[in-house]
Amino acid sequence: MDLSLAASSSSFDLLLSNPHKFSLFQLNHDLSLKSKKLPTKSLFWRQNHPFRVRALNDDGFVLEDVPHLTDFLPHLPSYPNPLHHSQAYAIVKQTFVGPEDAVAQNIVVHKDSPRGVHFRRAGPREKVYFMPDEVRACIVTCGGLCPGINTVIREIVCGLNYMYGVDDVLGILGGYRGFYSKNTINLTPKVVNDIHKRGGTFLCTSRGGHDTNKIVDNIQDRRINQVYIIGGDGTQRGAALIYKEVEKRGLQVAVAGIPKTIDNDIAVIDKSFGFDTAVEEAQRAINAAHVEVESVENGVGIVKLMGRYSGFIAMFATLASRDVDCCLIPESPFYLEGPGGLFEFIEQRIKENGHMVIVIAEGAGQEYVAQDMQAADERDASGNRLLLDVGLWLTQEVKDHFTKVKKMEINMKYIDPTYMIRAIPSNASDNIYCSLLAQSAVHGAMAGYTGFTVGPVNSRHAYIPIARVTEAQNTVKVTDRMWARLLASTNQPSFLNSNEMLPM
Ligand SMILES: Nc1ncnc2c1ncn2[C@@H]1O[C@H](COP(=O)(O)OP(=O)(O)OP(=O)(O)O)[C@@H](O)[C@H]1O
Ligand SMILES: O=P(O)(O)OC[C@H]1O[C@](O)(CO)[C@@H](O)[C@@H]1O
Ligand SMILES: [Mg+2]
Repeated sequence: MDLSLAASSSSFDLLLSNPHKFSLFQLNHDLSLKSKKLPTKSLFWRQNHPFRVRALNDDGFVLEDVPHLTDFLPHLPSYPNPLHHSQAYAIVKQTFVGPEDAVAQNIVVHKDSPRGVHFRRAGPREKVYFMPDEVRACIVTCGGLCPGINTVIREIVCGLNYMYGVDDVLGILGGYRGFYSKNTINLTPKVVNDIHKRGGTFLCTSRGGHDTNKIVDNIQDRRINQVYIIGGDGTQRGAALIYKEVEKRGLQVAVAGIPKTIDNDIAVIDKSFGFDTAVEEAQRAINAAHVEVESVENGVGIVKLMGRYSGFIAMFATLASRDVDCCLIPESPFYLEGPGGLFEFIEQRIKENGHMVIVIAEGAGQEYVAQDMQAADERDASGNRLLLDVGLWLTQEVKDHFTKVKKMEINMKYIDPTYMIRAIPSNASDNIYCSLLAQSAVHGAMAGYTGFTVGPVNSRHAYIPIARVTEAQNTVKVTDRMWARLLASTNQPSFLNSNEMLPM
């Protein structure tokens, strides 16, 4: 709960707020409190909060807003949006997004509940805060690969050029460190024309190497005034620091984050780009495992898929395939031995069907592998924990159990398609999604918004404060219906007898 005070001659106004509700009271000199109606369209900034929250009226409507360049450069001139004269938008009924348009975070509501949290709707605005020929934009890609990065790069370059007449776009090579250690390349619609057909990132990427001061020095030295940053949760944290430093230095630089993660672990947004493509590609590995194990006696297939802390790829690939008997994810602890354990389930499925397929997310069961291997806690250059190979570990455990304990021959097939599901070009629907993300980012930066991440919230693209997408990771909620749907489809154990787990 936050508290703000506004003094008047005879009383204080007291504003109490939590994420969902603002209440206004009059605090009189005799310390009595009187509830007051919030003036419609009043504006309150929440104190001590990483992003700006404002209440527009008293029905519980909350806008979690993104910064604007005029917050720290109040005299910045604005210009009519060139889209006023765009042929493409000529017959569009409402070309520009209104200043009061917002996207609701929750669309399933109770009749009498407060209207809740909203984000600014993405899209073109009546006014822009950059003259097209003054814009020098740059694009950088950081973190792991993901299908669709090249489409986003292409569409930022083309969107800036075709919609706003901007022709000065620089590619920063090799992630954040590229700002201060590498030369840039010029990106034109011609240069990026075909890149969406390739996997990977045309600009290359890296982990580690984020040095805020060096990066902003470089932005300043190169006279860059729009920065498009494509990357996951770590990258977005870095983007927030860049925006803060830009604000501190009072630079007219818009910082726009485009969320990228194969793991779908970014909060607030519906889904990250490339995720559908990855799930589709994972089907090929699962199919192969299934074909292999149903062609032999006592076949057990294990497919390891990506997912560091979030098991979305494994969960959706399992749900899509219907050939998977058991899906193991980091969010749902499992155990091997005893009643309700994995070994018992494998035995039962082999007896019933002669074969079975397990999909395991790479982040599942890490504690067991660490215990067996006595491995050190190793980290990558960005500080992410390096995972141990749970697929190989499980393969060995299952083999040992059936041959040594059960004296039963099994035919084990282990498939590890890890990088294959993310090093491919995006599919058709991800390509469309990437184009929308890129165009929304371009509209936002041209309109002077900064320190924002763009993404779909309940299918509508919105500008979300960066802190909002980095404060927590998106994980599979095993208490939600989706996980129950998976359990109902595989009929696997829920492993809820966690007191039977392997010794920790
Ligand atoms: N807390 C942070 N502050 C500043 N920069 C960060 C922070 N965390 C990560 N970064 C920088 O962001 C970049 C990418 O981070 P990271 O390797 O964690 O990947 P990511 O963006 O989370 O993507 P993914 O995990 O999906 O591959 C790196 O250059 C790293 O230095
Ligand atoms: O490219 P690297 O550093 O091997 O990263 C692999 C990790 O990146 C991710 O794909 C996230 O981007 C994780 O699923 C995986 O653990
Ligand atoms: Mg990450």
